[in-house]
Amino acid sequence: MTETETFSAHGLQVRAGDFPAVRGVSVSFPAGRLSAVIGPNGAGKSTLLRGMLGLTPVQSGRVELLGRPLAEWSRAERARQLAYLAQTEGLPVDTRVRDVVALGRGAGEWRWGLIPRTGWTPEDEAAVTEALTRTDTLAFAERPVSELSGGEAQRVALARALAARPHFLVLDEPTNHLDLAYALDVMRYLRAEVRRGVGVIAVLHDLNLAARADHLVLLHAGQVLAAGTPAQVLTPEQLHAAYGVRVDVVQAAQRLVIVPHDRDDGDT
Ligand SMILES: Nc1ncnc2c1ncn2[C@@H]1O[C@H](COP(=O)(O)OP(=O)(O)OP(=O)(O)O)[C@@H](O)[C@H]1O
Repeated sequence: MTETETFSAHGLQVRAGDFPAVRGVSVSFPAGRLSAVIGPNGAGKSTLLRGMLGLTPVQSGRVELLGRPLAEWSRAERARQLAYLAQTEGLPVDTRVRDVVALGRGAGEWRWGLIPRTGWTPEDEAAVTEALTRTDTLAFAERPVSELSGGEAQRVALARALAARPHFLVLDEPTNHLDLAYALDVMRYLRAEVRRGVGVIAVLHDLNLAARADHLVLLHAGQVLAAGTPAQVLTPEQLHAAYGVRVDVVQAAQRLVIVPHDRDDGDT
């Protein structure tokens, strides 16, 4: 990894509708690291990621991918570098799991349109099988997506993103609606990608999952309130400033654990 292997924003301002949701944010997400974006509802997390990915127009500031302005990358190049799993990712129903995952090869990120291609290659096939294997979805590759549980479907959505073999993987609440075991599975899959050099950037609401990341960005009211290691960011003072909730931060099983106080104890 070199210094420039980052996906970064500098002084980014992004509107969500008329609302200035992201107000001068500078962040840098390295390749080969698991980064988590945290912050209360409405803090601007999704808008920041969408602005960085070019899915929402930015008012000012710049986004750089591997040290080069994102605007200079062609659509096809971007799609090879960046994969995105949106907050409410619908999967095509009545479609085989394997075909859904293959969409990730067809487009890299299909919101940017299909990469021009001349045909399905053995490399495409291998990437799809690899993504199915890494997300433990190979066993139901031939089943229609509509038959899957919510947790299984989320793994398929992740597999589709992985099939693109992106350099940076951006996920908006990938553990939403997942039970403890499935959520930990997703974190395990993401960690495995990080070990292969992928920069993983995930919006997470569960602070105890976020504590497993290498790098945290805490957003509040469209601005960065803190950024750094979990120990630097997950402090009672900063979490109170962001969420308006008093917490204890304790160490257990070699990780930080966030224990919130009741909100009716006069502290909030
Ligand atoms: N289309 C829109 N029009 C107006 N305001 C919007 C629009 N989309 C989002 N917003 C507002 O922008 C702010 C930031 O929204 P965003 O979805 O980025 O926050 P978030 O941190 O991802 O929230 P959550 O954790 O609830 O998903 C919120 O106050 C939201 O109400």
